[in-house]
Amino acid sequence: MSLVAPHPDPAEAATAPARIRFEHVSVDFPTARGPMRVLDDVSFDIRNGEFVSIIGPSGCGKTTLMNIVGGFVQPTQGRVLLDGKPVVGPGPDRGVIFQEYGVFPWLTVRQNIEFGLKLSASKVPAAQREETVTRYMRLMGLSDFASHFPKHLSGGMRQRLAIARAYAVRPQFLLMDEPFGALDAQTRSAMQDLLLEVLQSEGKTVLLITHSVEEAIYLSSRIVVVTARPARIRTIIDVPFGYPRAEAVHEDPRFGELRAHIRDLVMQEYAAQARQAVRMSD
Ligand SMILES: Nc1ncnc2c1ncn2[C@@H]1O[C@H](COP(=O)(O)OP(=O)(O)OP(=O)(O)O)[C@@H](O)[C@H]1O
Repeated sequence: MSLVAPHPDPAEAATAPARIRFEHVSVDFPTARGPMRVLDDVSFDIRNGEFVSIIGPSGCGKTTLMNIVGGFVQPTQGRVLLDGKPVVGPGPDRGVIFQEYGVFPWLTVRQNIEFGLKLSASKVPAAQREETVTRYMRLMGLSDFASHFPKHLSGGMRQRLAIARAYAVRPQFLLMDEPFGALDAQTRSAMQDLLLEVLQSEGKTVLLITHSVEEAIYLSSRIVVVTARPARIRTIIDVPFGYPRAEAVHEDPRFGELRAHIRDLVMQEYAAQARQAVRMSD
């Protein structure tokens, strides 16, 4: 499997093969009032080396969308294909970072990062394992805490550990659900830049869920704006900046225009969600 860095030119990405394909995906969850539709007829492709962010109102179905790719939730209708094959369950090809602290409390920092590398599918030799663990502890500012257990770390450190664990196994796909949401602004910005660096050196296909319009624009090659629940695709926006990307992109007038446009769309969906809530309470 060749590793491809994010495409510098969005037009080039447009011709790359689909790695993740949503085909008419709908999900209903059972509730006391009957089935609740959370995703409705979602179809789109994420191509090789693309970085796609999903943005939409809280509770609309974004995590569910990611969980289908992760193999944790089965669609009620439609399917998700990974390299042409339907997803049947989780796998080491997909590194998943959840909103809060996906770490094992009974393992130390070092052991947590080492965990995935020891799984037979990764087949990482011991010396290389050691080097990788040391590298990610350093990158995440965790070197002094190698023997600490997660309960002795701050919330932000635990999240950095979760991120280190996911990056260390070098998955082809990164599935990230608000990975930086609980971090302070400075750490969040450092983590965004580190992610861009990792992608530049290793190349991955990324699906990111975020509530931050700025984060989505700064990191992504495309942004999928979804509607209030049930989540449908409202629009898909090509981000007009190539990679490598630097902080200066925030100052580009197109950044501001895009931010205003996407904020407007998301606010419209929050308004639709509020109208739905009023109708349901009538
Ligand atoms: N396994 C489940 N069973 C029943 N209902 C579920 C399940 N998972 C999620 N839901 C419901 O589906 C809806 C969408 O949830 P989801 O977590 O996908 O939304 P979200 O857009 O990621 O939310 P947020 O932005 O707040 O993280 C919510 O009402 C949630 O309570």
